[in-house]
Amino acid sequence: MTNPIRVAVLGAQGRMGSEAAQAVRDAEDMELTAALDREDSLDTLTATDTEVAVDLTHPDAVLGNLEFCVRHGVHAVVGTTGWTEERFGKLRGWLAEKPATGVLIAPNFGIGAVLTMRFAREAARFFESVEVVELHHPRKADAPSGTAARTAQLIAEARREAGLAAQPDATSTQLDGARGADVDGVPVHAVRMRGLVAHQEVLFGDEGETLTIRHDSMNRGSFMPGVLLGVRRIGTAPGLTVGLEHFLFNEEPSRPAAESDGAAGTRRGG
Ligand SMILES: NC(=O)C1=CN([C@@H]2O[C@H](COP(=O)(O)OP(=O)(O)OC[C@H]3O[C@@H](n4cnc5c(N)ncnc54)[C@H](O)[C@@H]3O)[C@@H](O)[C@H]2O)C=CC1
Ligand SMILES: O=C(O)C1=N[C@H](C(=O)O)C[C@H](O)C1
Repeated sequence: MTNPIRVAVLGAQGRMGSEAAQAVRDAEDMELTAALDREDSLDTLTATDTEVAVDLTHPDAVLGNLEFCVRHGVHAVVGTTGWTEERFGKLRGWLAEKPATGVLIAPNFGIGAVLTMRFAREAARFFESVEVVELHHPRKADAPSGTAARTAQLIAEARREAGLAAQPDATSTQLDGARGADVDGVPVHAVRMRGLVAHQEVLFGDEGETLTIRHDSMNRGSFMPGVLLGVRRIGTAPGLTVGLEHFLFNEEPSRPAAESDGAAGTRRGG
């Protein structure tokens, strides 16, 4: 039998982190080396020979955690949200210096959510109008959700590739926020409500018809198969991978030129 993957969870006292730590404990091919939270030292990662760190912390904490992980050659599987181009730039810079290290940023670990993004990208070129509505529990720190932002970006890319014009919208007066956040030309609306976990609808419309793609995570167990898939695959995926779909569908992620020339390590396929 091969040695178990040595995995630490960051944010282990949180809603997601506590589930992830249990999922790692329960996985026969993994060993939980550390369950760290806010007050704990990241030096534990190196002291315990951790191979993969799972980050489920907070947008304010994730970048510092990743800087430590990458500099120490610890692969990372990241569910924490709040990613911007500037943040990706920093991460790519650290990875360029540690080309054997892999980082997966997964806006959503739910298989159904990954499929929602895939289906939405596929549908995007056929509809003049599209809006995204995400619905979450009221303790969520960021809005819109990372999943909704990523979904909107994928839709916008597909619209651009298809040469679609801007969406029709005659709004000329509005209360602030009434038309949602503009993510790359796609309106994204965020609902926060007790009783919810994580939900998203992508609404498409054209002459005489609409299409709604909806995904619901009823509990955080829904994210665990995706977390474990990320942990199993990241050790052989150097560089930056954005989106679990690359592991789920065995796809090579597209990379900016600076990465595809090997500066941050190019990836094997599946
Ligand atoms: N990609 C995905 O599928 C999912 C991603 N998320 C994201 O994961 C993140 C965490 O979500 P929840 O578990 O709901 O939040 P939470 O607030 O329940 O848990 C976060 C935990 O991180 C800890 N923490 C904060 N700073 C830390 C640091 N520097 N080092 C170690 N631990 C630290 C907090 O003390 C807390 O225990 C959020 O960004 C959320 O959007 C949540 C669900 C699914
Ligand atoms: O905070 C959450 O709960 C979730 N966060 C992720 C996001 O922002 O997309 C994933 C999922 O929606 C749950």
